[in-house]
Amino acid sequence: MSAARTRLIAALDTASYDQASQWASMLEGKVDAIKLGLEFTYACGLDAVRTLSERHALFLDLKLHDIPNTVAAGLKALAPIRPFLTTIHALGGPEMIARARGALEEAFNGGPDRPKLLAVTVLTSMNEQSLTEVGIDSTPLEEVVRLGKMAIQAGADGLVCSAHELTALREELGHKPELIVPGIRLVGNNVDDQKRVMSPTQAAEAGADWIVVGRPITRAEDPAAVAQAIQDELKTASS
Ligand SMILES: O=c1ccn([C@@H]2O[C@H](COP(=O)(O)O)[C@@H](O)[C@H]2O)c(=O)[nH]1
Repeated sequence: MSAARTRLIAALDTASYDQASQWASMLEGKVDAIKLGLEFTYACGLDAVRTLSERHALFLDLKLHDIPNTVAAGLKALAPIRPFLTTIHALGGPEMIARARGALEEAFNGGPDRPKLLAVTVLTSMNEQSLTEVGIDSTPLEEVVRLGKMAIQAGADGLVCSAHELTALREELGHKPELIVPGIRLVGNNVDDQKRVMSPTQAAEAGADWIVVGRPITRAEDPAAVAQAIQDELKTASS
């Protein structure tokens, strides 16, 4: 059983402001936060992101990956939106991660309300074969642990990983880093681009702080009912 309750983030991946806003309203009280990513931000713009962030706890998932100066400047520019979580790619390396953390500290004057910086380790859509295809000769587990240790040492507050790596990451890094887990699938609906998947219960029992669920909620006939069912599962797993 996990120590604290695992919380639920709904990924609102859409190019329509009205659709995202409707989902966010219908999921209010059923999810702990919403996540907006590349599709919504590129299609609707940062003003639309800001508007939703004024009404809902926001994880802004733009997965920045560039030279350290550019990533730091990008995060500074995003700071007024005040997400509580935001992402960079761990593969950007320790200097990029340290500069990113420094930029957030500076933008919030070192205060406690700054967004937590998450390093994306190995995308949950990748498996061992996908890693080989990009020239990485390790298993996803080895690569996630390697990148995760480096990223936390460099200043990340937490990691994005799959549920398969949670136990190993907790053994290496303890309970302090926030571990955020997408690639969550409910029984019978895992035929898509996600490769390293697990159920909400499995992720909660392995120690996820947050799970991120997109299509299983947004493509459901009744998104609020699915979100409630996931919350019930999480509550049982942590009781
Ligand atoms: O490794 C990663 C990092 C981020 N994501 C994001 O999470 C959601 C998952 O959505 P589903 O529809 O439940 O697959 C999506 O916004 C991804 O960009 C991820 O899946 N894996």
